[in-house]
Amino acid sequence: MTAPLKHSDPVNVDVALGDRAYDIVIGRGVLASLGERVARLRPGVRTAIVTDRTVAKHWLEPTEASLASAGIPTSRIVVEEGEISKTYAGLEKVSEALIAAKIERNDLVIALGGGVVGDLAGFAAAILRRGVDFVQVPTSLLAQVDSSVGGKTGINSPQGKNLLGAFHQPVLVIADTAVLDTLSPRQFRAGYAEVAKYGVLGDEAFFTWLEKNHSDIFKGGSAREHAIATSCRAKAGVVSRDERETGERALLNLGHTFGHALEAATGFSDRLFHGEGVSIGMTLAAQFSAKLGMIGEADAARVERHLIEAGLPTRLQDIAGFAQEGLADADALMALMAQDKKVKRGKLTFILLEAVGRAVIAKDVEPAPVRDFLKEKLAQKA
Ligand SMILES: NC(=O)c1ccc[n+]([C@@H]2O[C@H](COP(=O)([O-])OP(=O)(O)OC[C@H]3O[C@@H](n4cnc5c(N)ncnc54)[C@H](O)[C@@H]3O)[C@@H](O)[C@H]2O)c1
Ligand SMILES: O=C(O)C(=O)C[C@@H](O)[C@H](O)[C@H](O)COP(=O)(O)O
Ligand SMILES: [Zn+2]
Repeated sequence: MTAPLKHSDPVNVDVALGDRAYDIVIGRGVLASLGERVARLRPGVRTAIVTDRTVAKHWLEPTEASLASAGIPTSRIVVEEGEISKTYAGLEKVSEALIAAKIERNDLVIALGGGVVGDLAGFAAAILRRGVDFVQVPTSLLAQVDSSVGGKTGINSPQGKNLLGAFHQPVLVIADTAVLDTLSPRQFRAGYAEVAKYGVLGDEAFFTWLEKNHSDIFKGGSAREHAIATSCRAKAGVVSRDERETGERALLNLGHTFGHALEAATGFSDRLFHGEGVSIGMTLAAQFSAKLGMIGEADAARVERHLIEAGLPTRLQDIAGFAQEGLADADALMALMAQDKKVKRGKLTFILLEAVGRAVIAKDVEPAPVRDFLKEKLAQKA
């Protein structure tokens, strides 16, 4: 485990994808360098910034100012915050606005926001005039450690998460850790689930470091930058080896088969943010691995304990409104999981654990033990 970096050192992580390689620039204050970096990358470019209302309030002006200071023309497209925008309607709004702004093939779309804006704007860029490049300026912890990197873009269908989309890599990622200071504590915690995911799936030393230092990440400073850079390095490595998820990349889906089904079951609403679904899903994946005898109960308990310490939900009963409204039953959750993109010839694929820090891809998982496991979990007392 390398020593945490000093606050003031911006870090560059390279996503090595040949002629589509790009930099992730991480550090406090790096948003101010956006204009200069874009001008260097694309002299003479015009841009459209896609953002949401909350992010616009805090960060649109500094973003526009940086681009203006480099002489880059901008227009702005502001959507509603939350999953409500990661929809057909949201895509239509952004696409029509990009066309109205006359964004041409050589121009750039700039996604300024969390994972919702990144996925939505990235997908709109992927299909606009059959493909316009885009820059990610992630403003949530989740977006800085995960969604801004790797080129998965898309929207939800009422039938499931991210069911429409494209692989479309950004040409640059600017992750300014100072913008996280305006993020709500609940959203910060939700993003932290994806940070913990990198430890659980492939880096036991990082997980141990997180167990000791997670509260410093929430406070800010060098621990936050270290956690973001470590997560981005992990994701960049996987993506550069398996861009289109034909193998290893599926490991990044740890906790998501359960998590996405829970997000769909709660209507992609504020009852359960994506990161919270990942936290519950990752706990379930660890417990299911223990049930299959792949890890010990103590390992599963270790994963859950850390997520609880970070303030995250880990049980189905933790989902808002569970006591009043309940949740889909086990069969309904199984039906939602059947739409998972890892399903092959109707058979479920799960990411399970062989150890804390070592995830594996389990193909052809029989539905019966999963259904029984879910029934057990749904029956637990609140
Ligand atoms: N493409 C990928 O690889 C990938 C990876 C992980 C998650 N995702 C997707 O990302 C989405 C979740 O992303 P998210 O958690 O960032 O949600 P989000 O984009 O909805 O942002 C969370 C909330 O925080 C607000 N916000 C964002 N940055 C802020 C800031 N700096 N200050 C104040 N408020 C701020 C937003 O307005 C929003 O209300 C999900 O749709 C998920 O499917 C995609
Ligand atoms: O980048 C990936 O690959 C991931 O799986 C990262 C996940 O955190 C992310 O939520 C992703 O959008 C899920 O992908 P999906 O293919 O299951 O929609
Ligand atoms: Zn995720």
